[in-house]
Amino acid sequence: MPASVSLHPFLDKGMPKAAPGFTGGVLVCECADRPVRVKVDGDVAHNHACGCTKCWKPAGATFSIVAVVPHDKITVLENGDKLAVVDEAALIQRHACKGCGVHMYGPVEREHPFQGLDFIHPERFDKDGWTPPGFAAFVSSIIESGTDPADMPAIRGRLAELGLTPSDCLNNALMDYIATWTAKKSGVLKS
Ligand SMILES: N[C@@H](CCC(=O)N[C@@H](CSCO)C(=O)NCC(=O)O)C(=O)O
Ligand SMILES: [Zn+2]
Ligand SMILES: [Zn+2]
Repeated sequence: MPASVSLHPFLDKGMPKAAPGFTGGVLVCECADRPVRVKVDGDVAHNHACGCTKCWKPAGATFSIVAVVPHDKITVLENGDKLAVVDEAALIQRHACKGCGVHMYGPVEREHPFQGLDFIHPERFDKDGWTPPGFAAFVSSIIESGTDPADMPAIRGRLAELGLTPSDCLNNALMDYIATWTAKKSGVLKS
């Protein structure tokens, strides 16, 4: 991987360790003044590095770290007036801070296998202990934000070395979950 490419500060320098029994925490945006604070009850699921152009990334990062929690585990505690939806047409209704740009939570509200889940960025938790990412998704999409296609083999190699199996969509488990939901909806698969 070229030295100039930063995957993500936590992927480059080491991920905080999971704490057994992590019970959640408060996501805090980057604003020094009136930060948005969002409480999450419980740990995250399906945590992954995402290369898509839509997920929030810290400055200089090529990947986001993003995971899901059930929507009923999310409570906006403070300064929710600073939040606005980034793209009303998107599946994930990413609520971003208008001050600093951090995406605080992104519910899936429309009919979809992920309906009822919210996408969040666990690195914004006020404490460590959350389950770290287990795979890398939408890896080819980093080209859409400017990564040189020639760097892709090295980047995929580094992700694999970190134990984050690279995929150009989601991982097998989530893709199977989506396809199962779709097959049941169409009636191809009997529930
Ligand atoms: N090449 C596109 C891909 C964008 C995309 O489909 N992103 C996925 C993953 S986000 C977290 O895993 C997705 O499900 N998006 C739904 C949404 O954004 O509403 C790009 O890079 O833009
Ligand atoms: Zn902010
Ligand atoms: Zn994404």
